Amino acid sequence: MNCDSDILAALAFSPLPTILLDTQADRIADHNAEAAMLFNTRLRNKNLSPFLTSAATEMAVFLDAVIHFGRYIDGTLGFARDDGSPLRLQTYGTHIKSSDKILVMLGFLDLDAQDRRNAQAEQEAHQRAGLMQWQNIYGFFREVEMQNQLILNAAGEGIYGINAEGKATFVNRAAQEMLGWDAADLIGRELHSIIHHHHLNGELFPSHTCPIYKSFRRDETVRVEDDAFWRKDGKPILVEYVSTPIYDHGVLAGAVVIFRDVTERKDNEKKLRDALAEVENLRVQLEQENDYLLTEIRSVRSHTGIVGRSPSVRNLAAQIDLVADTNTNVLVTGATGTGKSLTVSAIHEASARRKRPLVKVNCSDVSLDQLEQELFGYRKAAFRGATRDTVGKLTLAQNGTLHLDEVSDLPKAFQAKLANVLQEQKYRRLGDVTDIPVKMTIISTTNRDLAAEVQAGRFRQDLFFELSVFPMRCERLQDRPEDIPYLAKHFLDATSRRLRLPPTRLSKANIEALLAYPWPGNVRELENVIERAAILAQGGKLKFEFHTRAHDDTDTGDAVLSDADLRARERDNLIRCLQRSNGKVSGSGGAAQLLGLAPTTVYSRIKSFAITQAEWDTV
Ligand SMILES: Nc1ncnc2c1ncn2[C@@H]1O[C@H](COP(=O)(O)OP(=O)(O)OP(=O)(O)O)[C@@H](O)[C@H]1O
Repeated sequence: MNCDSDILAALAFSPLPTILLDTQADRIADHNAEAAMLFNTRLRNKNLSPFLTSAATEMAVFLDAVIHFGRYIDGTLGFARDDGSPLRLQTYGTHIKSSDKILVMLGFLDLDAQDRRNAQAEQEAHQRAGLMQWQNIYGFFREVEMQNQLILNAAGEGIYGINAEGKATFVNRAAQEMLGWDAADLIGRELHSIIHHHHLNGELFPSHTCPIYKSFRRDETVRVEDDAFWRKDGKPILVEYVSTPIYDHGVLAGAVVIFRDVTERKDNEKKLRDALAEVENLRVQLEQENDYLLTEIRSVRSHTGIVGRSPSVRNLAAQIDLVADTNTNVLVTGATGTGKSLTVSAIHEASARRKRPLVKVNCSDVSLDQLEQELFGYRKAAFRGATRDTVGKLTLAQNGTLHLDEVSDLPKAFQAKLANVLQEQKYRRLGDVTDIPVKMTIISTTNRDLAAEVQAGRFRQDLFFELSVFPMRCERLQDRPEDIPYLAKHFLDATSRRLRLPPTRLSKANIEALLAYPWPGNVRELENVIERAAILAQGGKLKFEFHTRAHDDTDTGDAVLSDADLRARERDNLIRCLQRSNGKVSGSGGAAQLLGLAPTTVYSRIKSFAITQAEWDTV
């Protein structure tokens, strides 16, 4: 290379620190800026040897090689900076042809700097590779998140997330549809106060009692099957949900709630439960109706028809036909055994209600509690001993007939309740919360003068009016003797048929004997006398046994007895009867059988005549 302007340009533009060395003078003829920076000083016109740490001979050998080969490289020559600090250099020598001087261009590669550059490049490459990897991971997670979003949104269950403060972090599509809220309306807001603020019954639902918050506090998954969330339109939906707390590096991050709208299912469940309860109720009712009807059929065996030709029986039959066409409440009065219960059956059978039950309630000698339970029925656990739901007789008699027997004996407290039921036209089972409408006809019977009972203050007037819309009367048998032969024949035939006895006929003398007797027990007594005589006769002659003497020696003959006299005689008779039965009232040999009366009637008479044990227990 010629030492001219080309050389100087090459020197200036060389990327390496480069010097131009006059070898013979050991003088640096020129250098570029990089060389000054490398040696940390300006080098022009300075000797090279102060910067050389290798032996001068090594440098001489190197320069010879450069001059000889034109170019030479060495990595072993040592140099130092101006301040003496060593440099690790690779030296590139180029011989520059010159006419008068031996010039050599020395370029230096700073090996330390190169190492540093390499290390940095390596680090940068490493960082670049890390960034790429991070971008890949980021992309992967974005992908996963997108897929998760797709899955969350495709799920049929409502899913939402809340952070540890209870604020919504995400709400999937199903949840938005079920709740009527957009996710944008909910994200970042406290969800409990928006969708879970009240219980279904309208009570406030404080967040500290909310199971979702509990799942936070107790670090447990909570499952709730019966709760309500509130929609944007203010309507509740019944939900079941699972709340699972979520943790981020061991720190509570919030919870994920997965819920399902079970409104329809709960609705159907309730309908099913109601239907099953209804079926069960009907089953019990039917069972009880059946039981009741069986006993009724047994007890009304003889109520096949009303026998008799007397004007009062004809009148009774006409009234039965008349009243049977209506649903009017009827009051049948008359002495014991005159056919009041038979009349009730006849009205029921002739009415449109005949396919529904005729339900009898005995109102005498029963407590208020018993009557309430019997008529109204009760729910299980309404009181001690109420072990199952029971329908009352008012329910059994729905659309049928309710027979209140011995109605005058109803306890006063119950009269008030019954009057109320009839006025309100509804009642309630004991322990129940719903009312049942009353739709039935009530036929009451009594052997007392109910109007007189009202006068005496023993019977409520309002109830009397309710029950006696259509009053009827069964006359005493002694006031319609023309019926006696018909009735006697009717009972004789019926008994013979029923007990398969040889046929027996009533003689004229028999009829006369029957007509001569006063029949204090009325038709029931006649029925008993005939039945007993038929059994004893066994197809032979009928012989009657009367319990009260027809013609007593002490009788007053033709004298007319006052009502007080009659009652006194009736009382004496009852005491005698109790003496004979030794105080026994019902069953065989009891006072009721001897008198031809129902045991309940005998009990109520003992009570009304105020007969004490001392009076009959003479032993
Ligand atoms: N006219 C009649 N025809 C046929 N049987 C009758 C007649 N009257 C009453 N009987 C019969 O006499 C008996 C007593 O009648 P029932 O029980 O109806 O009287 P009651 O007035 O209701 O008596 P109590 O007040 O004591 O309850 C029954 O067996 C009934 O069938």
